[in-house]
Parts: sequence; C-alpha cells; structure tokens
Amino acid sequence: MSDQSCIIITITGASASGKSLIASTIHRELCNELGCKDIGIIAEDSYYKDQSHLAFEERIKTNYDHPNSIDRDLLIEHLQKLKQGISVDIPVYSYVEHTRTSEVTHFSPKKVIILEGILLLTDEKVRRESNISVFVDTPLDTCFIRRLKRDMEERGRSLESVVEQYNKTVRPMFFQFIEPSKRYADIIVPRGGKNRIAINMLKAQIMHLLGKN
Ligand SMILES: Nc1ncnc2c1ncn2[C@@H]1O[C@H](COP(=O)(O)OP(=O)(O)O)[C@@H](O)[C@H]1O
Ligand SMILES: Nc1ccn([C@@H]2O[C@H](COP(=O)(O)O)[C@@H](O)[C@H]2O)c(=O)n1
Repeated sequence: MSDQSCIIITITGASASGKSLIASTIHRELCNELGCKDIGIIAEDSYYKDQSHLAFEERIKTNYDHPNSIDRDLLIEHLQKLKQGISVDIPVYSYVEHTRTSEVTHFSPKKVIILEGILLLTDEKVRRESNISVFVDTPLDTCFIRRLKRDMEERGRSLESVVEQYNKTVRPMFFQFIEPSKRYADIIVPRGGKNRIAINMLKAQIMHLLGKN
C-alpha cells in the first residue's frame, strides 16, 4: 500500500464534544461503501503514556489534558508504519486504572484511518500526517454535562472527581491548547456528533480523495 492510498482524517475538539460519535458514524456508513477492512478508527486516548510504574495515588494526579500526557512518538511511529503498509499493535488504555492494560489491539493498514482525540492538532507532526482536519465545536457547557454523565457511567468516576478535574485541568487546558488548535482545522463542525450535513460533506471528501467520484 503506497502513501497516497492511506487517507488520515483527524477529528479533534473538547472532551465529550462528539468526536467519537462523528468518527463512528463515518466509519459505519463508509463500511458499506468501502468494505470494513479498509476503514478504521484510532483514538488518541490509546496513546496516553504508560503509568504502570506509578502508584494509583500518583496516577490520578496526572494532567491528562496536557500534550505531555500523550506518547506522541509512538502515535507518529504507528501512523507512519500504517502508511507504509505495516500493521501495528495499539495499546489498550484503562480510564479506571489510569494506565495501559497488558492488552493491545492489532491494527492492519487501511485505506481510511479516522484519528480522534483532544490534542491531535496541537502537534505539528500529527498535522503533517493528516489529510483532512476537523474541529468539533460544541459549547463547553454541553460538553461538561455529557462528560459528567459519561465519566460516572463508563469511566468509574464520582461527581466530585469529575467537577474537580474539570476545574483543575480539563477547562484550563482546553483554553490553553485545544481551542487555539482550531486554527489548523480544515473544517469546523458546529454542534457535534449529529451534524448530518457536516458528516455527509466529510464522507464525500473522503470518497473524492480516494478517487471514488
Ligand atoms: N449531538 C449529540 N447529542 C446528544 N448526545 C451526544 C451528541 N454527541 C455526542 N453525544 C453523547 O455525548 C457523549 C460524549 O460524546 P463522544 O462522541 O463520546 O465525545 P468525545 O469523543 O468528543 O469525547 C456520548 O455519550 C455521546 O453519545
Ligand atoms: N486516565 C485518564 C485519561 C484521560 N482522561 C480524560 O479523557 C479526556 C479525553 O478523552 P475524550 O474521550 O473525552 O476525548 C481528557 O479530557 C482527559 O481529562 C481521564 O479523565 N483520565
């Protein structure tokens, strides 16, 4: 598989803005047209640094909204290998343990890779690997309500811990790093995961880059 035959779509925005929903919607709908083996999703969260050498009490002190919390070298290495047609083993991350598990997901090269995560466009090397960059622009109060619900239901968090983390790191890092990265986006999607027109436009652009229209 040559460089040109792998298209990378980077979807970024605040936590709980709807990045995963857009990614999974495009994935599901393009599966029918391209075949599921040719399209895949990679979450930046899978590349949070391994913290298994730290005690749990130390791991919860990490600022997970700062670019330094991500193993950027491994992410870039994986994107470049996939573009060269080489399979990679993606770490499986636990939000409950705040570190990588002992498992990996085997990921083979694809025609289309949807990369989603909060800090992707803050990194120049990731920007260089991306063919289309999208910023999901959902109001922060909406994101906070969604995050509170999700983190309590799916990530084993208490109401107090979600509120404390939000005030201490999530909100400040959004304004310091994530919001300014919007200027690197090709497309800004208001409202988030259910913006049908934006999803249709993205699908059409992907098909165009693949030479399918
Ligand atoms: N447009 C929307 N309307 C209602 N709920 C939404 C919408 N977009 C996302 N959600 C919900 O909000 C939560 C966070 O969305 P998700 O796509 O996982 O965000 P992100 O990947 O940006 O963190 C999920 O429970 C999802 O189902
Ligand atoms: N151990 C961790 C690792 C990450 N987070 C939070 O996840 C958010 C990014 O994921 P989204 O699916 O919401 O985009 C980020 O804001 C981190 O604060 C965490 O709480 N614990």
